[in-house]
Amino acid sequence: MKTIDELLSEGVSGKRVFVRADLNVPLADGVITDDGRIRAVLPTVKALAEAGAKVVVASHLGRPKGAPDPAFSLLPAAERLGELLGAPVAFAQDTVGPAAHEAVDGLEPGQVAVIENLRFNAGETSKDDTERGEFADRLAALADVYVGDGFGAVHRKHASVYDLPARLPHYAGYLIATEVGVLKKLTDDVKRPYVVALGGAKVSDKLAVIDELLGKADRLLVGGGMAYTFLKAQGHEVGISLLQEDQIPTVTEYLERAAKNGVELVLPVDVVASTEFPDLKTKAPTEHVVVDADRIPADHEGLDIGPRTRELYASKLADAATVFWNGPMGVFEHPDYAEGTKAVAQALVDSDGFTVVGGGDSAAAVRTLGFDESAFGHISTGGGASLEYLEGKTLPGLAALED
Ligand SMILES: Nc1ncnc2c1ncn2[C@@H]1O[C@H](COP(=O)(O)OP(=O)(O)O)[C@@H](O)[C@H]1O
Ligand SMILES: O=C(OP(=O)(O)O)[C@H](O)COP(=O)(O)O
Repeated sequence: MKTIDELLSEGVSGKRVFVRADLNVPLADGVITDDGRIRAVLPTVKALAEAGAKVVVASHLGRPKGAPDPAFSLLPAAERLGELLGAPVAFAQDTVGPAAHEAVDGLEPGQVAVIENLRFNAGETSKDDTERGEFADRLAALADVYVGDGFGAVHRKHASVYDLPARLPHYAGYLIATEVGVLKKLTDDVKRPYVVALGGAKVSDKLAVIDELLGKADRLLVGGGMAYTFLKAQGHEVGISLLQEDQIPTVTEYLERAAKNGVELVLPVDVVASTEFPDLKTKAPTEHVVVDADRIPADHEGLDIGPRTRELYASKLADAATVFWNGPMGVFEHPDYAEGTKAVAQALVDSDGFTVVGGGDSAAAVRTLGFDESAFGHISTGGGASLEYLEGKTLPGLAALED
């Protein structure tokens, strides 16, 4: 894999360099609540700009449906990037159309432009190679060189991640190099006990990862939205909690295999539940109850792990030599459901082991809940990406940078 340092030594002055970043930051009412992912790509953008490149930054944000949707505009991220760089950043209101070309054509060496959300175009995420390729061709027309630095999206076989680097000279940015360097430590020679904690809301994506983790981790702690499919598989009612009904047979097999392999698969023993999802904007106090995990009322949804589970998980993390954690334990954005995530974060802070937190929301949770980033071994910008890396999978966005 060629790195950005090689590109810089070859010279980039006056060249249009396309930086595929992951600026998929959490937003509340259009305001960025955590800018960690923007900060993470700064070294790459700065180095290129200082070397006189015309820097074209691109990213997805959220999961719009292949068409423009103002709720998912990258404009707030572009503005924040400008503030962090301390320099104006041009923003194009389309991705590969006239506005993008105008913004890129208007760049002087050392200047930066951000193009609109890549996922406003259906070609970005298409499963059809031709459709993706056509979109990649249009992206390629905006640049002379490609730098991959969106670590959080390298597990996606998307046009800007996978197809575009095949069309341009390509290099890995500083963030990707750092992330891969740290995660390698968890695959090459992991110190045991190795404990993995999984939560969050992208349940269908991340359940598959457990298949591989059952052969690698000593202990697996399951919380967040992921827990309820397991509880249901054990025969418990989960009310209106997040549930991946079609995955119940898979999860049942995981439970059996964990028992057979001697892997501790630990599930919540109690949960904090409510009849409605909290308002994350007003953060108005909610009615909620703590119930045993096998007693979730039919009209309630589990929104956090309960106090006994917090203690249990902290005890299961206490002797870990290595911890990987992805996915908040509850809806941490609301104070009524943040305690589970806080407890797991605190257990990592207290740990003497090597601790890695991965994922856009998990990293944001750690910071917004007031933890000091330096108390963790590594905070990765990618959740799904780091999990799939740990699985040993070939990640499309890394493979594309290889040759
Ligand atoms: N029990 C739950 N029910 C619904 N959503 C949940 C639950 N627990 C956590 N979440 C949500 O999961 C989201 C983060 O999930 P995910 O994107 O998978 O994590 P990451 O970005 O760290 O990889 C948060 O916005 C949080 O509110
Ligand atoms: O937020 C992300 O992943 P993560 O939640 O697993 O950290 C990445 O930006 C990828 O987004 P996607 O899961 O919509 O492809």
